[in-house]
Amino acid sequence: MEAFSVIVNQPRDERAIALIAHDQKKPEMVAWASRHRKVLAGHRIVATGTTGSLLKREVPELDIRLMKSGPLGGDQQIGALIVEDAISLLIFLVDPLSPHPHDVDVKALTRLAVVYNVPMACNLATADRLIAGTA
Ligand SMILES: O=C(CO)COP(=O)(O)O
Repeated sequence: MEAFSVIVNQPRDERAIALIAHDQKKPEMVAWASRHRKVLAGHRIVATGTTGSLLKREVPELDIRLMKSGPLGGDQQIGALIVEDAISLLIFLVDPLSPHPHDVDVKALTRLAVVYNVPMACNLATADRLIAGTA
C-alpha cells in the first residue's frame, strides 16, 4: 500500500504521528489537531480512515496518510507501523463508554504501543502534554 511504503523505512526523526479517535471523540480530535496544527504541520501524520478524512477536511494544512477505517483493520495497520518503528507518537482518543465491534483490535494496538515504548495518549490531557514535548 502506498500509504504504508512512504512511512516505513524513514529515518527516526521522520517517523509519523498516529491520530485516531472513536466516533464520540472525533469532535475533540478535530479541535485538538486544530489547536496544535502548527506543531502537527511539521510532521508526517497517519490516521485511521474516518478520523483522517475528517481531519483532512477540517485541518487541511496537515499531511495525513489514511489507513483503513478502524473497524476494517486500520488499528491493526497502525499497529504494524509501530512494529516497523515508523510511529513516534500515538494519540488515540478512546471512548470507554461505547461498545466497539473491533475492541480486540483496539486492545492489540494499545498493547503494541506499550511493548514498543511508543508515547501514547488516550485522553486530551495526556495528548496536550505529549504534543507540548514534541518539536
Ligand atoms: O475505530 C477506530 C479506532 O478503533 C477509529 O477508526 P475511524 O477513524 O475509521 O473511525
